[in-house]
Amino acid sequence: MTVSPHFAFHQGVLHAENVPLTTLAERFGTPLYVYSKKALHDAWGAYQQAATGRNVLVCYGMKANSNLAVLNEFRKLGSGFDIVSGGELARVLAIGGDAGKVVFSGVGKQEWEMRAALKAGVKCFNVESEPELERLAQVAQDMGKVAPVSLRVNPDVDAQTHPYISTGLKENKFGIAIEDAPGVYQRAKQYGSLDIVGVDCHIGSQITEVSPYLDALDKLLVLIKHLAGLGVNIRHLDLGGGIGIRYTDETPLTPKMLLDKVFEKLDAQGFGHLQIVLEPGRSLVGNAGVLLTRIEYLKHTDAKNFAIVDAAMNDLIRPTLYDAWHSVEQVVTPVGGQVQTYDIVGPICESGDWLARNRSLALAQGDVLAIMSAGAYAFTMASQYNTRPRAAEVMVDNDTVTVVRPREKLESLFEHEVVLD
Ligand SMILES: Cc1ncc(COP(=O)(O)O)c(C=O)c1O
Ligand SMILES: N[C@@H](CCCC[NH3+])C(=O)O
Repeated sequence: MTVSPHFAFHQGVLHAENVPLTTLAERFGTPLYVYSKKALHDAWGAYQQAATGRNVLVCYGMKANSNLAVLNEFRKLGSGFDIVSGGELARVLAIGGDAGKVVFSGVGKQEWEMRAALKAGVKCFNVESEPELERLAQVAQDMGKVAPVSLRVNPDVDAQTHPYISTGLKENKFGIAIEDAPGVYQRAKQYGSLDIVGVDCHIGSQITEVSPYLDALDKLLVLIKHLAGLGVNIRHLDLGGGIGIRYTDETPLTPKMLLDKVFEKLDAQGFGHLQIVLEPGRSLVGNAGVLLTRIEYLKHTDAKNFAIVDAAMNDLIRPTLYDAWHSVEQVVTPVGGQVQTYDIVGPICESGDWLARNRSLALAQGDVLAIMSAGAYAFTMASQYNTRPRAAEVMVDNDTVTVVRPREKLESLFEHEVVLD
């Protein structure tokens, strides 16, 4: 993404909604994550519009951005949540979220997490292996509860995305191989403490084409028909796999493109009654955020030009982890200045500490840059490496700004550590 309706230039200055990013950098310092509330609402609106008249539950994949203010916007809009840990469940409960709209995914659910989810009353557990099924049945039985269960089926479909974020291939750790699923469902049926409610799959992230979803859906519908013959009746189908966003020049599918095709298939095959659950993360928040950073130094070597900024891989790991592209905008459009090719790098002592490479920009020391598309998998993947406090997060709503998480204080980074005599 370069600029969007929510992050646009007015008189040479990049704004978040109606607030100049220069003002935010001055007022709150850098690095700084800036979110647009309207962008969150508009992204949600695209799903809501696509689902009109159909039985669809959108469970926000909160791993993308789990700030309570972000979660609460989606809660108010009617979203459910896709969680992958007891910690994420605690966040949902902290904002008064409805556990009945929570699906619990993840390959490594621990007993305490199962207990917490059963106590809260989640919509379902997306079970990813037989040992997990057994553990869940036992935990539920011990608590005198019945656990609602979907099996996360691995459909062996290529989502045509980065290998690190593809999840629905045989070699990925996720889910139960589709050919094994009927047997596991039959086992699940035998437990009085389990209630089979659905079928789940998740094929990957940053998906830009509709075809991988349809390939997965075809396989799941064959499975659901087969299960009906075994007396296992499914109430919902969770079609996980994240719609991609525009980082540069991608033209990803839209929620409407996806849901129109999905319902066409479901109706044609007599499955129009099934509830569809979606678990979007990135497409709801990715382009609703930017990361502001200030240039500390420009450094010119024989080999390269570096812009050394105050944000680093600990604030945004995606470039170095996935070789991901994030657009870089100068918050104030430069007048004149020499355009040169720069690597934008952070202060961390790793050669992999870069945010962008080979960008043609006319930079000056002290300039503020906006690393675009930083609403998803930026803060949630941030660390404190090199004893760097995690940056503050602010939410812009029209011309109002709220700090939704203050910058961490240095002392808080080591306040629980113990010095031995
Ligand atoms: C189980 C599950 N649900 C939801 C998501 C969110 O996906 P995305 O951010 O691609 O929409 C992911 C991440 O890929 C996931 O693994
Ligand atoms: N964290 C990844 C996506 C993984 C999604 C979780 N299954 C990213 O930044 O693109």
